[in-house]
Amino acid sequence: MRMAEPLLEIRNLSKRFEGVVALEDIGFTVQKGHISAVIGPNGAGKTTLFNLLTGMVKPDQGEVLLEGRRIDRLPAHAIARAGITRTFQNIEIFQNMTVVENVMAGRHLRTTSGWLTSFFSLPGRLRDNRQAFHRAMELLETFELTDRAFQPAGILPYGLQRMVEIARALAAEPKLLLLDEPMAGLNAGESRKLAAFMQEIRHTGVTILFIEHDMEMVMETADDIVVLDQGKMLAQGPPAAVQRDPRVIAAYLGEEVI
Ligand SMILES: Nc1ncnc2c1ncn2[C@@H]1O[C@H](COP(=O)(O)OP(=O)(O)OP(=O)(O)O)[C@@H](O)[C@H]1O
Repeated sequence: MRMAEPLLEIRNLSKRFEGVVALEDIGFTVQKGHISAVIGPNGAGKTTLFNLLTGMVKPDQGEVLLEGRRIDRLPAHAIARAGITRTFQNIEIFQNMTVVENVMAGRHLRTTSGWLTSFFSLPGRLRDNRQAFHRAMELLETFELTDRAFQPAGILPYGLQRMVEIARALAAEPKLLLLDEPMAGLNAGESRKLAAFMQEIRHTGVTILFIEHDMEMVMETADDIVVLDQGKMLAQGPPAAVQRDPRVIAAYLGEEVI
């Protein structure tokens, strides 16, 4: 039988900020088609990990491979093109643009026309725009936002703005979607809905890695959990195993989950 293929491989990844060790010798893999969670106490290095994976910050040491290809030295836009997009802890959308324009903005990574083509060939640009619009509307349908498409994104309630941000990250057609605390600020109903959307996204072939503090959601949603503590890897495994791991209990979960 063929072994499950890793989409992402992280090897010996380290990062310091002026003497502060943010990550030290991190190594784990993310399997294709999985929903994997990164958990850990404040300051564990979770956001730094996402910044390294997306090229916003460069590692001091280590390697990141996407489908076997090194991406850790690529600039952020090239990593996005290679197939990793993200959302942020604090929602970052264009408040004054409409919902559909926000999602289309995520698509522009994928459009075939470079600036030269755009300049000389209006038909190419129009075709790209039509495709981007069509795809954006499809994504809005997935997130039940069709009736909000032409409203300014800034007037949407917080929970819906989060969905717009995720739709925008998906518009670039990533292989790996990184969500930084997607449930933060959502009520219980919205969190459940997002968990269901995450399952739908996974079924379209997009692998998900998400940072989350809401342990109930992590236990329900993740196939696999990576635990960080003070920049170090504590454990990786399926939720039930991680929950029982004495190092994890001692360092982090404590009586919250057990
Ligand atoms: N740009 C930076 N400059 C200096 N120190 C930084 C920088 N970014 C992160 N750090 C430090 O690196 C460590 C890890 O921070 P990081 O934000 O990655 O943790 P986290 O697990 O995401 O925390 P939280 O759950 O609070 O978001 C912390 O000690 C933090 O202060």
